Amino acid sequence: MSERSTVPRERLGALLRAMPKAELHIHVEGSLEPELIFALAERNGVALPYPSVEALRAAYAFSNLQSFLDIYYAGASVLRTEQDFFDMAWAYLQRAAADGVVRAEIFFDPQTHTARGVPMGVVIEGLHRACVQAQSQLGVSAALILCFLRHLSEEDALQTLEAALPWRDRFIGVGLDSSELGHPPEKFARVFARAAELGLHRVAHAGEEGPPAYIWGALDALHVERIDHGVQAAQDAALLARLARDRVPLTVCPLSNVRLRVFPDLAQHNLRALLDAGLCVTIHSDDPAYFGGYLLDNYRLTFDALGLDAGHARLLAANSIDASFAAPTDKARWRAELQTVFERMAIP
Ligand code: HPA
Ligand SMILES: [Zn+2]
Repeated sequence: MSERSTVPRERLGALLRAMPKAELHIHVEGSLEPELIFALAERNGVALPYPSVEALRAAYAFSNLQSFLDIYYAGASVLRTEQDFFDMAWAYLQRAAADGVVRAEIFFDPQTHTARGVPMGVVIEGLHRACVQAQSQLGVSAALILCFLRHLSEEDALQTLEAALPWRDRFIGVGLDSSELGHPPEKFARVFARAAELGLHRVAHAGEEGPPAYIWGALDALHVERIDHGVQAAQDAALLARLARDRVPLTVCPLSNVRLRVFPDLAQHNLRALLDAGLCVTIHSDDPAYFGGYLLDNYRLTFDALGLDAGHARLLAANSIDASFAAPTDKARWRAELQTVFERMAIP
């Protein structure tokens, strides 16, 4: 067992759980555990191409982003009713609360569901009800971010945004996810401009598998406020300088990056190098049911693999709060709670 310079390993683990943290990169469809997939398939009379929970889980051996997405969209096909969307989001929020999450900004992919005939209102109302209950029963502040699937057309994204407008007060922003290579951010410039007109926050996946040019494109063509993943920025010194200067957060998902073979293992992840370059890096879970861990697993395993210490813990938790779209009063309260946790645990 290794000892950190200031804090033993067990206390560091307890600190990582106790710290108030914001989860800013979580696809709610990626929180669908195999057990819930099977339960919903049975409830809805949906046939699955896997005989058992174990067989489904055994299929979670991915070689890249696309090999994961194929299985992820198949899993989401069991979602049919408002209650299904509620159950999925509520299961995630309970796990997040247990990990010390005080704020969750949750991605959802409406096109995955509306293309199957599920009405937009069913998706949004089910997820929203879980967010409301998270505040009242768990003390977790939860909000939704509507993501466009980048393998589909911009026209489809524009229609999706318009179709969601009757629920405009139920989501705080838009994002861009799905297959990255071959679908540069510029393809979605008009729909992101429309989102900006509507007063929505804007984020985009960029530089997960794609080149630094896609991160430049997300900044300059989509005017995003955060980059999801962004780890490929390390290849471009001018881009690192831009991200540091403008304090653009990178929502990094270490376990996802290893499972999708962006890095061969956690010890070779560049999260520490990105922090050392002065970037506003945060840690998140991406698709926790598929990638082997929720938020606290991502923190603990990354801290172990990279030898991070209590100073990094404070910085990463503070970054996550600062990078969130929560109200300034909430952010100030969580920052004060973060300070209290360090004082209570007598960690300098
Ligand atoms: O990691 C991801 N990348 C892109 N799209 C996604 N949709 C769910 N997870 C991901
Ligand atoms: Zn993601």
